[in-house]
Amino acid sequence: MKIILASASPRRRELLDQIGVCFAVQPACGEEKITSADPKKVVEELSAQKAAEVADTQKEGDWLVIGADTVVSCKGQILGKPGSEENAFRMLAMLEGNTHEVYTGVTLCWSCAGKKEKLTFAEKTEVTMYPMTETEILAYIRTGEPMDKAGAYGIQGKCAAFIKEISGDYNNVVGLPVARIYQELLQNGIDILHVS
Ligand SMILES: Cc1cn([C@H]2C[C@H](O)[C@@H](COP(=O)(O)OP(=O)(O)OP(=O)(O)O)O2)c(=O)[nH]c1=O
Repeated sequence: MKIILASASPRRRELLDQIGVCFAVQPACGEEKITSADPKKVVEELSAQKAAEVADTQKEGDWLVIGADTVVSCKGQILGKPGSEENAFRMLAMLEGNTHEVYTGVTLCWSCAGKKEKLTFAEKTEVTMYPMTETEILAYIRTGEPMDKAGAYGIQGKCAAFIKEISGDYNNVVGLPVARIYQELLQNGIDILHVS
């Protein structure tokens, strides 16, 4: 079975690599539109769009496409990538000293012996940050780390200095809940660690 990660995210690639999966990368390029106020729904829908776009280009044989999307949810607001340093500041000012949720939606589309299947789910992780001063926020933004990340921070990077507590799957925050993906596929008869 050919496994395809429908993502341009280097973090997602690293995580799938880390657990020993052999896969190809084919990023989806469709526009990401947030159409709901419910973060779980948003990431499920966006992951489904990404996976469907890449699944539609698959031809013969057995294949599995993995699409994912991550957002941060804080005080009723959904935070995606900041898009500007001003927005990054606003996001970090909202997150510092508080607890927020990180949602990653995953859609798995596969074709096995001519039969096509699809599965979508969202994994939630709670993250609590220590308070940050304005100077600390500005210095963190200057590292350039926030710009390509949901909620304007990377738990795996320099922002680790401000992470107080986490409840749930760490890898889910980084962008791909690999354990849940493995378990969900196993339940459907697919072992991505030992595919033939
Ligand atoms: C909260 C958080 C997010 N992120 C990243 C994971 C995702 O790559 C990114 C959220 O953007 P996404 O739109 O989910 O993904 P992407 O555009 O990077 O990649 P693609 O759509 O091609 O799959 O934020 C971190 O790396 N660390 C963190 O702590």
